[in-house]
Amino acid sequence: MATPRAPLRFTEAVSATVSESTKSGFFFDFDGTIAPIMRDPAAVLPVAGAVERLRVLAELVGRVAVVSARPAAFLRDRFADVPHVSLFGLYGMQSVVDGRVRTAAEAGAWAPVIGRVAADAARDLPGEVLVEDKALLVALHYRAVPSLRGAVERWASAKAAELGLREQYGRMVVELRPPIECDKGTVVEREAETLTRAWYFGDDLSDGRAFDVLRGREERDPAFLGVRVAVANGETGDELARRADFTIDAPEDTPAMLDHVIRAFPAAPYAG
Ligand SMILES: O=P(O)(O)OC[C@H]1O[C@H](O[C@H]2O[C@H](CO)[C@@H](O)[C@H](O)[C@H]2O)[C@H](O)[C@@H](O)[C@@H]1O
Repeated sequence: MATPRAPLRFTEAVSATVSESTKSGFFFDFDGTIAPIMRDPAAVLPVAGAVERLRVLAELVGRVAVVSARPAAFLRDRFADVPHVSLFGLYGMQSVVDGRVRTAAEAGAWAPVIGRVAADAARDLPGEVLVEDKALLVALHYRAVPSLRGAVERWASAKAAELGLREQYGRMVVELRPPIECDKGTVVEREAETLTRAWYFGDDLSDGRAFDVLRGREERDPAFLGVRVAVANGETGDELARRADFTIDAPEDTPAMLDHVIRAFPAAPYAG
């Protein structure tokens, strides 16, 4: 049985990271973590200072990555200025390699099914539900009318059963995605394999998988330190926050927290 760890102190987490900088990594969810929550998903940009902090961190540690349910091309547009930040989109089904989007072959095979789901959703669901067709995944947003949640979830469950898709619940959204073994946890597990410290910042239910992976790695490897940071919000409930080492109140607070980390590095390029 794993021995419960004493609560991690922030200064402890930072100094452990500084002491093994090249084997440390920082992983970030996008929406709700380093970007604000807005009605229109297409209009969202990173919060002020986030891109700059990621750029600086990438000069100080072994790995910095964004791990998101957004398409990789969407991420590439927003992080074009930070080529040393790795980008993983659609829960890891896509990544950006040398500026080009790479899609897992098994995911690509589901594109026609997903296209059909997007068309069916636009036809069947009330017009207030925003159908976000992401080519390999469909997001059904009920933010405009939260009372439509039940109708959207029932429709998505029936469609998932009919077509063999997976459901992913999120902040006022249900997503239908291919049934392949790929999520934020699998991305972090693979990308943190050679690291001894890994931080994960997230706000939503799908980020729990990454938290789990860091916890599992710590239990198998006592030399490994996982640091879980939750961006608290009433929509996700407190489940993620309860499993986090540290909690912040809003995506706008992420850059300030990163400044505390960055300033601890003797080689930090700016005083914050
Ligand atoms: O993995 P993430 O980067 O956190 O992406 C999760 C979903 O984020 C977006 O939806 C959420 O943010 C929207 C914009 O603020 C908001 O309108 C929506 O209610 C949220 O659920 C994105 O649109 C989805 O495709 C992502 O799956």
